[in-house]
Amino acid sequence: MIRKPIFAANWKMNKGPSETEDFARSFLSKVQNRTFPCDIVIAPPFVSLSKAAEILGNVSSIALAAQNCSQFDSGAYTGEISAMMLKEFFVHYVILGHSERRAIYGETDEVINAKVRKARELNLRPIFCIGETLEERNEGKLEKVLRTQVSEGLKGLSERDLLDTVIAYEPVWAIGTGVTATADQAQEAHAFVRSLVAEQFGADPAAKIRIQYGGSVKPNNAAELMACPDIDGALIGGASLEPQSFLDIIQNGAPG
Ligand SMILES: O=C(CO)COP(=O)(O)O
Repeated sequence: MIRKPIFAANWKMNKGPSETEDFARSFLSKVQNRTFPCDIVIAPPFVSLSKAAEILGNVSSIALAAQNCSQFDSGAYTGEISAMMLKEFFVHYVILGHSERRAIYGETDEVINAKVRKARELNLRPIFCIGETLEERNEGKLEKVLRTQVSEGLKGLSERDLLDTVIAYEPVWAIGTGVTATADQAQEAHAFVRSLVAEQFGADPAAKIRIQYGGSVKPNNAAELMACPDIDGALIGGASLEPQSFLDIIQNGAPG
């Protein structure tokens, strides 16, 4: 297998420490002593990372992610969390450039690129999110939007850093709406994103980089989406909040 699939739970602003503990204990009871043909990642809110690390930190099949980090090292940035701080919580991945950060908090491609670079400097693996709005898709701007997001967001990365990055293609119109991209739509966008990576970094890294799909992934659509040749796992919001539902997506999407 050239690319190991990666299934990541993005809990967004859900589950404080006590709910995280309940999830983690339940999920652990279902997965312990099992091996999976994929990487499993859980991204709780910052304040729940410590609890998640306490319960899941030593489980080799599971890694923790943060949902954001600062582009700065330290200092007068009220409300921010640095990449360095995250490392104390056994965090290995960080979600960056999510459409909610772009749309609600005004994060630009430039800021996201600075965060991606900072994460790599600290040896965290970015889960770098891209995706078009429905309006952009309907206006025929899909390729233009993805081209800008990829070229600006990944600017200046070395090949090594690129290969430690995961791209998540999340069409904004599919996030939290229950409307998924069809397998054909998703595959087409993923193949295009891979071609953009090839233009920017070369064919070899493009063949190796993992590109996840995100947007209303559920247990009943995971198999069809994950069967597409350029889809290497999923970034899951709502359906990752229940341990069994998250596990069903993993099992249906990465049978083995
Ligand atoms: O934004 C997402 C994951 O980052 C997708 O969310 P949903 O799975 O709830 O659509």
